[in-house]
Amino acid sequence: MDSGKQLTGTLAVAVFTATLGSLQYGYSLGVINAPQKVIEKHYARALGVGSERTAVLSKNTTEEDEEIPGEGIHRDVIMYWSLSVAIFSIGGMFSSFLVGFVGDLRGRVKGMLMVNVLAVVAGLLMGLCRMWKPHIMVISGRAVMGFYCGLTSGLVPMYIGEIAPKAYRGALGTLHQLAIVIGILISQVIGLDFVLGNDDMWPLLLGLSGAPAILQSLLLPLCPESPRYLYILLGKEQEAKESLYRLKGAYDATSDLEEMRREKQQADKEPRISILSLIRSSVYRKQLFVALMMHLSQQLSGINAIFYYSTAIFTLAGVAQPVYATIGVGVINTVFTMVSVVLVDKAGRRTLTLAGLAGMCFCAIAMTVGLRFQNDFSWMSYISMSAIFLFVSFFEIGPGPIPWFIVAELFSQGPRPAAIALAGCCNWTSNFVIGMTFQYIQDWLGCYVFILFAVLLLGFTVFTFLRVPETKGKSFEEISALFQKGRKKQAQTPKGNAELQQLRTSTDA
Ligand SMILES: OC[C@H]1O[C@](O)(CO)[C@@H](O)[C@@H]1O
Repeated sequence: MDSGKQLTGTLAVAVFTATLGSLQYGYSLGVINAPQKVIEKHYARALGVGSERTAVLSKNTTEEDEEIPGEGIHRDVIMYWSLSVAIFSIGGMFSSFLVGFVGDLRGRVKGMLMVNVLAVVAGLLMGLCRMWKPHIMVISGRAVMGFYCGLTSGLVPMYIGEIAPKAYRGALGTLHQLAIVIGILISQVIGLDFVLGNDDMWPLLLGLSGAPAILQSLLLPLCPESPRYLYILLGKEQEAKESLYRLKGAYDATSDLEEMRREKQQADKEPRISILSLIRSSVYRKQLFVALMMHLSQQLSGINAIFYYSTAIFTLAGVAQPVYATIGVGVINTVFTMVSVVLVDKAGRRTLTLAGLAGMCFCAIAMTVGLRFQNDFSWMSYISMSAIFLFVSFFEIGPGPIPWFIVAELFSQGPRPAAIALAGCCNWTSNFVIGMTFQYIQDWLGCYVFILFAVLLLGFTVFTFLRVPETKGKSFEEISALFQKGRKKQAQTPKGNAELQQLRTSTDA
């Protein structure tokens, strides 16, 4: 009989199917960048205004006041364009709160299946945008797609974290990020103007973001439900056992069942914990702080400043074909996420996060030096470019993939859905804030803008060193015990007892 540590075909199908949702998230993140000019032109046409200064002037001189000076784009076009970009994150910010509810309603697999309706609707709205007002159709489609991605960015790591054998939990968890970065890369390549990023094909380019949902809907019925959901939440031991056998092959499931039994006993004492009670509770404060800080460090590292503005940064650094350099960033991004898949269960989450954050901090300083002196020494632009590539590599080694799956590792079954929802919301909100403010911060700090991220990265490195424990190869019980030290005493105090009691009565997750 096998040890239960082997990777079976069913497990591979289940993980592949789940990560189709992550692929869609990555595609939607990246797809909007390359065809900006083309889409703006169509918005302008639909709005009856010019997208070029000359066009506006020749049409109606009174509209000149409505233009952004020096840019030649009508104010309304800019407004609708910015909304098309930003509404995606706003959708995600809201829906990430619902991850626990959707995951617990009918289970992880049915949850992923249900929300696919959103992705298909979003894809249709964008793909058919020329049939009505394209700006309204695209904005609606992006809002629905953002809402879908907020759910999927929580459901996928939750499902994978619960079905993965302990020995591969990190590698399989990292596949969520790998699918995100592959999605970004695909969108960069097919967004090139000679592929789909042109006047005729751009609605198809946007509409395709819903396509993986169709494939995923066909495959999800083949995926076993999470044994932890079946056993710990629903108390269905036999079904959980069958699910374990499907995922792990013929093996002795005694120790897995025993571990789930103990987790169930624990979960029965503290039924589903709501988001609000999780925030208020001092019982889970340490775990929650670590989870939120890890998501903040992912976004406040400045990674999306690089992604959203890399073409502009490469232009500044004097690169002749900045679009291809940006695709180069996408390739490096993908390669180093693959490196992380291989390393994460050997080197550990803590080590890789520390190495990644410290490396990014160093690169942010190098980028600043490069940008500051590029007019004095032409070779400085090579420093900035190398620093960008290295920055992205360090990100994907640890700070990119690890926060997504470590939240599922840090919490036991009771508070897990609420914790994933909060961490997801923190990620989406900080992503949105960076997207909205980076341009202004750049205007304010000029070539010193990455010093800000260097300082933040240093802070996150110190935090990780002091507070983030290693979770590699540990059972959920053992991980939870890491945070219990010093809490046992507290639970015995009247305040600690009262709080546990209050958590037990809270069921509105
Ligand atoms: O690969 C970079 C991408 O990864 C994410 O952090 C998600 O994990 C995105 O916000 C970012 O665009």
